[in-house]
This record gives sequence, C-alpha cells and structure tokens, in this order.
Amino acid sequence: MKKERGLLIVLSGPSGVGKGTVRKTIFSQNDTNFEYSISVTTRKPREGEVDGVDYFFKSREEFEEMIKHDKLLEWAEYVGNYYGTPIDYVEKTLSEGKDVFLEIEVQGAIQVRKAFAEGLFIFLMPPSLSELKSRIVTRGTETNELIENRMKVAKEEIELMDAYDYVVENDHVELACERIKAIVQAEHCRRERIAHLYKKMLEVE
Ligand SMILES: Nc1nc2c(ncn2[C@@H]2O[C@H](COP(=O)(O)OP(=O)(O)O)[C@@H](O)[C@H]2O)c(=O)[nH]1
Ligand SMILES: Nc1ncnc2c1ncn2[C@@H]1O[C@H](COP(=O)(O)OP(=O)(O)O)[C@@H](O)[C@H]1O
Repeated sequence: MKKERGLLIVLSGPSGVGKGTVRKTIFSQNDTNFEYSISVTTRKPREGEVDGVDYFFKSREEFEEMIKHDKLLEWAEYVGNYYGTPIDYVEKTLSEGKDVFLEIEVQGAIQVRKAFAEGLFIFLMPPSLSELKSRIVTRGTETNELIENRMKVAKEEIELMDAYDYVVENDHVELACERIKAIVQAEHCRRERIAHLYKKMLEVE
C-alpha cells in the first residue's frame, strides 16, 4: 500500500523571537516523531556547533552551486550569510511518511509556501515588540545599530503573519512548544478525517 506523505511543518518568525530555542526544546523533549531538516549555511560554525548536526557548513561557492543545481527547496541571504533547505532530504523524508520540521526565517518560509502549499505554517510571535527587543539585546549577538535595523525588519515581518496557518505566542518556551505540538496533532486528525470521509464517499459511489 502507498504510504501517506508526512507533514511539512514550518516554524518561522522574526529574528530573536525564539525560533531556535523553541525548536531545540521540542527536539529535546523526545515526545514527537518530527525529523529536523538540517540547513546548509555559509556562516562560520560557532563554538560547539558540529557540521552535519547543527548545519551543513559550506563555502559561498559550494552554496551557489547548490542553488544553480536546484538542490535547495528555499534559500535566503541573512545578515551576510546564505541559509537554505536541502530539497532531497525533505522530499525523501516526507515520502517515507515522516513529518519534517523546518525552522527558517521569514523570506524562506514565503518561498516554501509557494512550493508546498499543503505544509503547516506556524508563525512564532513575541509577546510585545519591547520584549522582542530585549531578547535580541540579551542574546548579545548584534550591535546597537543592527538591533534597530532588526526591529524595523521585525515589524515588517510581523505584518506578514496573516499568510500563516497559525500564530503562536512565545511567552514561555514550554508553553509555545506545547501549542506547536497540539497544532500538529490537530492537523493530523483533520487530515485523517478528510481522507477517511473521502474514501467513504468513493466506496458509496
Ligand atoms: N531561509 C532559511 N533560514 C534559515 C535556515 N536555517 C536557519 N535559518 C534562519 O537563519 C537565521 C539565523 O540563524 P543562525 O545563524 O543559526 O542564528 P540565530 O539567529 O542564533 O538562530 C534564523 O532566523 C534561522 O531560523 C534555512 O535553511 N533557510
Ligand atoms: N519564551 C522566552 N522567554 C524569554 N526569553 C526567550 C524566550 N524564547 C527565547 N528566548 C531568548 O531570546 C533570545 C533569542 O532566541 P533565539 O532562539 O536565538 O531566537 P531566533 O532563533 O528566533 O532568532 C535568546 O537569548 C533566548 O534565550
């Protein structure tokens, strides 16, 4: 029998909202079957990051070759570095009936929406703009000038949240993770119900 395709779950949102933190927490909880799609990037590895675990670290030339040969489902240039999602892994894993989890910035999510309209798109929302700013400041990865720029971009990105299926507030990490897991579960039930009704309808004909 043909296996049902898995669900493509896309978590996105403005820089500093907590996408990476929420994603890492979900995967550390070990109570989902999501497969994390490891991205390709041209950014240098940070201390403790491992090639093939955190990212596939590539040169700009290698990344541009991947773009040229249609190896990426989406890609974006973010703060001077390329980031992208390898398409083969996503396709293969979905066709094995497994759910694939992407954690990507907003431009990439827009591209995935075009290619995978059937995906589940979740926008992670900060409790407020002042809290977003304080998270970016606390993270300590940006200069003052970049923080103001980030905030401007964040406001524009937040306006795009209507294009997502769900908006999840990241007030507390654990709560945000629970909300995301509940949304995925509900989406599976919805799809199973539709498939069941469809099958039943064909049997009656
Ligand atoms: N479009 C796109 N964005 C990605 C991808 N992988 C990671 N990102 C995003 O790139 C941004 C920078 O990631 P990173 O350099 O790890 O720094 P972070 O800001 O500490 O998470 C984050 O918003 C990630 O969600 C990808 O494959 N495609
Ligand atoms: N719910 C939360 N409450 C308070 N701080 C948070 C929360 N979620 C994330 N953070 C903090 O906010 C900062 C940005 O989080 P990060 O995961 O790097 O964001 P993103 O991946 O969206 O750029 C980090 O210092 C992180 O510890």
